[in-house]
Amino acid sequence: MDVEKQYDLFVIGGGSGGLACAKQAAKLGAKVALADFVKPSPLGTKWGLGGTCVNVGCIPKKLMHFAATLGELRHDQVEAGWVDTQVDSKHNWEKMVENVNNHIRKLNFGYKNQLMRGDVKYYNKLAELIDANTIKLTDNKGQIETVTAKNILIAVGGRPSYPDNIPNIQKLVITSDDLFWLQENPGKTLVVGASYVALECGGFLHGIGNEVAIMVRSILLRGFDQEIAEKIGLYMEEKGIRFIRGCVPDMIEATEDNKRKVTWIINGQKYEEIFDTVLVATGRVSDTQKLNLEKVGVNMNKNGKILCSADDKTSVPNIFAIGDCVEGRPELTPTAIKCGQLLANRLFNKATELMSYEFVATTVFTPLEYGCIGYSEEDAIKKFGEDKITVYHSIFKPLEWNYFEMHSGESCFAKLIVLNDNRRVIGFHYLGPHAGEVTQGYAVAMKMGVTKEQFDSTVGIHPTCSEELVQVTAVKGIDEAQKEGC
Ligand SMILES: Cc1cc2nc3c(=O)[nH]c(=O)nc-3n(C[C@H](O)[C@H](O)[C@H](O)COP(=O)(O)OP(=O)(O)OC[C@H]3O[C@@H](n4cnc5c(N)ncnc54)[C@H](O)[C@@H]3O)c2cc1C
Ligand SMILES: NC(=O)c1ccc[n+]([C@@H]2O[C@H](COP(=O)([O-])OP(=O)(O)OC[C@H]3O[C@@H](n4cnc5c(N)ncnc54)[C@H](O)[C@@H]3O)[C@@H](O)[C@H]2O)c1
Repeated sequence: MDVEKQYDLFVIGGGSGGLACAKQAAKLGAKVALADFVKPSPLGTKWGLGGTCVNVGCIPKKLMHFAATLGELRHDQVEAGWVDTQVDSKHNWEKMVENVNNHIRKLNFGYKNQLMRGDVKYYNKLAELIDANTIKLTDNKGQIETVTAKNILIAVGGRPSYPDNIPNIQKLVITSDDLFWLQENPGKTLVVGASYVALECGGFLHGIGNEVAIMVRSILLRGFDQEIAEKIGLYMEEKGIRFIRGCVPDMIEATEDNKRKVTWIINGQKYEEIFDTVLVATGRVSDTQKLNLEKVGVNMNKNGKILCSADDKTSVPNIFAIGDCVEGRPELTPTAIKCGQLLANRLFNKATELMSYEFVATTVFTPLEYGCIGYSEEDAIKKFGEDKITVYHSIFKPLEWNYFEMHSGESCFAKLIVLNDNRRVIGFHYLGPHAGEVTQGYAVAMKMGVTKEQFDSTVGIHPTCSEELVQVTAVKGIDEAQKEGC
């Protein structure tokens, strides 16, 4: 006989995906509980409810990126006639961190309130599965209780991973879990890695006045359009960030004055240099190790990512998984949120809609921001063939940059990739100011199947950067409009 379960849904993980699913399920009348427990980072940083995005991801990153862009505006202000601006004024790290951390604390508190008001039972406890319906909860004093649920959602996200070739690495470096909560400016910093986290963090650290070097093992922004990735690198280099390419740290040691001596080898030649801080941004691993998933029968890949079907079901029918801990899904906050809401609708509102990962827009918040939707040029060629696509582009400068001397050598870039047979725009790329704001609206059009001709027939807003996207010209392939002599 089936014993009554305490909850209709138990959510493990109070980050973007878990919170969204719990709140939506409770709104639909389900009896819901959520456990969120943060293991401190090696530096001891411990944060509140909200997961990666709120505590150590999107939110502090965007605020620090904003702080860095404000620094650049000092020069523009002087050229625009502001008289008391000092172009060489210094940045106060402690003040920024205090304000950012206070904002995060407010968000943590807000999420707790939302759960309470939404009638979701919140456990600030570490969860682990005992069987497919029973969860063991342990608090920070080691007290244990068990609860039961009909359905379980695993939304445990991920934590930074460390290169495995350096002895004692966790004591010698910091990760993005530490950076946003550091009480002191990290000083001269070596960033290891070359994707979102490395380029964004390296970018804002330099923007607020730090000396920064970025160590790149192979290419910048793997998976993104490489023409644009290289333009981002070039722009950052021109601003004064050093790129050390084609290597990884061979050794990291603490010096007597607690700095970091880093050794690396390029083409057989050994280099060494002292940094105040080494930030590793070499990818993330899923937080699934201690959930007892294997014993319960949930299948994972060798990196601990959970294998799910399109309806977010794991290999155990009443256990679901969403967000960063799932194999093959984009690691982005809005995808985790949407996925969680849709899952709640399917479980408790008889809905059938599945998450669509087609044309998900994203932005990399590098000093010059990069927004993109759909295929990179490389992926479009691989999937459709070089003769089946046309690439359009525009090199441009925002009006303000032409007017201000300090931007004289800089330029922005836009690229559209179009399928020749139906003229559908399958790749959208914008490198320029406010990329997130520019890109979001175009994502609606791309989801609706917009064609190049519809872009062309749209009247631009002048003078903006966004208008460049409705007037790009063909550089590779056949421009149908030109062929027809339009
Ligand atoms: C530096 C950085 C910047 C980023 N910037 C952006 C950005 O600008 N835009 C964007 O869209 N995305 C960004 N991301 C990615 C985004 O933060 C993640 O994709 C998103 O937070 C994933 O949500 P999630 O719900 O899957 O997991 P998470 O938000 O990681 O939440 C998981 C939660 O589960 C808890 N947990 C784990 N195990 C247990 C357990 N056993 N018991 C109880 N609780 C547990 C964790 O402590 C955590 O609180 C960034 C990521 C990083 C690292
Ligand atoms: N703006 C945003 O939306 C945003 C920002 C940050 C992160 N994120 C999400 O977080 C995810 C994780 O980002 P990430 O940058 O941490 O990881 P990633 O997995 O995307 O990139 C890891 C980088 O580290 C390098 N690397 C790996 N092992 C290395 C080693 N041993 N030595 C030197 N280099 C090594 C890789 O070549 C790569 O450049 C992303 O996939 C993204 O979805 C999103």
